[in-house]
Amino acid sequence: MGLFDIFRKKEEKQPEDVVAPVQETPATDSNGTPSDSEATTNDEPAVKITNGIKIPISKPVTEANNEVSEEPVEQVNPVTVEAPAPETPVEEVGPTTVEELAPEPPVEEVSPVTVEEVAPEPPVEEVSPVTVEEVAPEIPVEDVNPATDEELAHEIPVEDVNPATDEELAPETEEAAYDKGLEKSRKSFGERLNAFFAKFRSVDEDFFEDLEDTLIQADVGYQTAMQISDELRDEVKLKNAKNKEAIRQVIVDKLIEIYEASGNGEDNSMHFAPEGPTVILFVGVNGVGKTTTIGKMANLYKSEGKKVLLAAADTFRAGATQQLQEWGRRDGVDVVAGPDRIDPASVVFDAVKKAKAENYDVLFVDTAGRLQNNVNLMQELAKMKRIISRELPTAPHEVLIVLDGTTGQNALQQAKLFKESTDVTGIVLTKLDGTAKGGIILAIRNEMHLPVKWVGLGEQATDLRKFSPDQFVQGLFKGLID
Ligand SMILES: Nc1nc2c(ncn2[C@@H]2O[C@H](COP(=O)(O)OP(=O)(O)OP(=O)(O)O)[C@@H](O)[C@H]2O)c(=O)[nH]1
Repeated sequence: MGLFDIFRKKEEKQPEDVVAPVQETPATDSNGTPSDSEATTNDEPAVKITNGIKIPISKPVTEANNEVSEEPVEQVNPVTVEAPAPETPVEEVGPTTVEELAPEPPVEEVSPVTVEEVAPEPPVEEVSPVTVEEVAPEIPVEDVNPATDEELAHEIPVEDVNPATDEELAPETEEAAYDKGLEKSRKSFGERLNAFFAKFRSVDEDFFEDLEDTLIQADVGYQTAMQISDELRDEVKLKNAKNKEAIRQVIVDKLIEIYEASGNGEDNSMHFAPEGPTVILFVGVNGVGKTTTIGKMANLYKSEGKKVLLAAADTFRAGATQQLQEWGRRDGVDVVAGPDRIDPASVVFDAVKKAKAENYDVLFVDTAGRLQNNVNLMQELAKMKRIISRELPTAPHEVLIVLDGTTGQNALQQAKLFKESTDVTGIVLTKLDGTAKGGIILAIRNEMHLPVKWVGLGEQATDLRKFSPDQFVQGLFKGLID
C-alpha cells in the first residue's frame, strides 16, 4: 500500500470517529424568547395544578394595587388570543417533537419575526409529526400575540397540556352522571339514616331531636331540618307510621316534598339576549371553580354551535388569565385577555366591544375571587357591570354565583351575602362529586330562593350538567326511595 492509499483510508475513517457535539437548546416560548421558567430558575413561581395543567400562582396583590380607577377605557390594552386554527390530529408525536419545533434563537436576535420563526402553540397531542416549515404556515401571523414579558412568564409549558380523555370524549347519560357525582352524598346520607334508625326505640321527643341532628349533619341546613321535623310530627301520626321502615319512608318522602315545593316556580333555565351577544358574569370566592366552570360551559355551548368568547377579567390572581386561555385553546374558542393586574373593567370593555363587532353569541366573563365584604373588589364588580350595561343595555343577562359544594354551610352563607350585594340570577354548585354534602342543595333551595342552574360533577370538560331536580333527587335518595 502506497502513502497515498494510507492517507485516503484515514480520510475515509474520519467521519466515524467524529461525534457531533450535543447542543443544548434553551427552552423557548412561542415568540422564541427563552421561557421565563428557564430564565428565572432561582425564583420559580408556585404552581397550581388544574385539570393536570400547571398554573403558576403568585401572591395576590394588595387591595391598594387593585384599586378601581374610574376611567378604564383609556387604560385598555388587552390582548386578544384567537382560538388556534384547527389542527391535524396527532397521537404519534411525543413531547420531543415539540422541542424540535421550538425556535432556537431568542427574540432579541430575531428581527423581523417571520412565520417560520413563530413557535407553534398547538398542543403536543394535536401536532402531526411534521417539520417546523410544515407547521408554521398553519398559524396566521396576525394571530400571534404581542405578548408582554409578564404574559410570557406565565406561558404554560406544552408538556403540561392535558390530552382529552376517553371520558371527555364520551359523555355519560344524565342519570349516570348524577348517579356517580352524588355517590358520596348518597352513601353518607344513607349511612346517617341507618345509624339514626339503629338507635330507634319509639317516636318521642328524643326521636325528633336525633332526627334534627342527623339532618343538620347531612347539610340540609338548620331551617330545612326544623321544617322536616315539625312536619313529620303530624305526618307520622297521620300515617300511623310506627315501624322503622314506615317512618324512614315518611322522612324521605318529606325531604323530597319540601325540596320540590321550594323549587316551585323556580326558573333554572339560562336567559339569552333576544339579539346580540349574551353576557354571562361569573362571581364567587377564590377557588370555587369559576374558571373551570367557564371552560366547561364554553365547551358545551360551542358544541351546540354557538360562537363563544371568553373574557379573562380575573387579573387579580397571577395565572388565572393563562388558565382561562388554556381552556380557550382546548375548547377552540377566543379569549380576550390583558396582562396581570390591569384594570379588569378594561378587559371587559374590550371583550364586549369585540363580542358586538364580531357577532359572538355568548360572552363569558371570568372575575377574580372576592369576598362579599371586600369593598374594593365588590366595587370593581359593580364597575364591570356598569361597563357591560353601557355597551349592551340588557346585559349582563346572567350573573352566576359559583359555590363550592364541598364547603357545605359556608357555601350557603356566601350565596346569601353575595345575593345581598349583587344581582345574582343563579347558582352553579361545583365539586359535588368530591363531597358528601350534596344535601346542601336542599338548604339552598329552601332558604335561598335562588335557582341552582348548573352542577359540577367532576373536573373534566363534560362534567358540568344543567341542574335537573329529578335527577338530583334520584341521585341523592336512590336506594332509599320505594
Ligand atoms: N372535583 C371537581 N373539581 C372541580 C370542579 N370544578 C372545579 N374544580 C376544581 O377546583 C379547583 C379550583 O377551580 P378554579 O376554576 O381555578 O376556581 P376559581 O374560582 O376560578 O379560582 P380563583 O381564580 O382563585 O378565584 C380546580 O382544581 C378545579 O379543577 C368540579 O365540579 N369537581
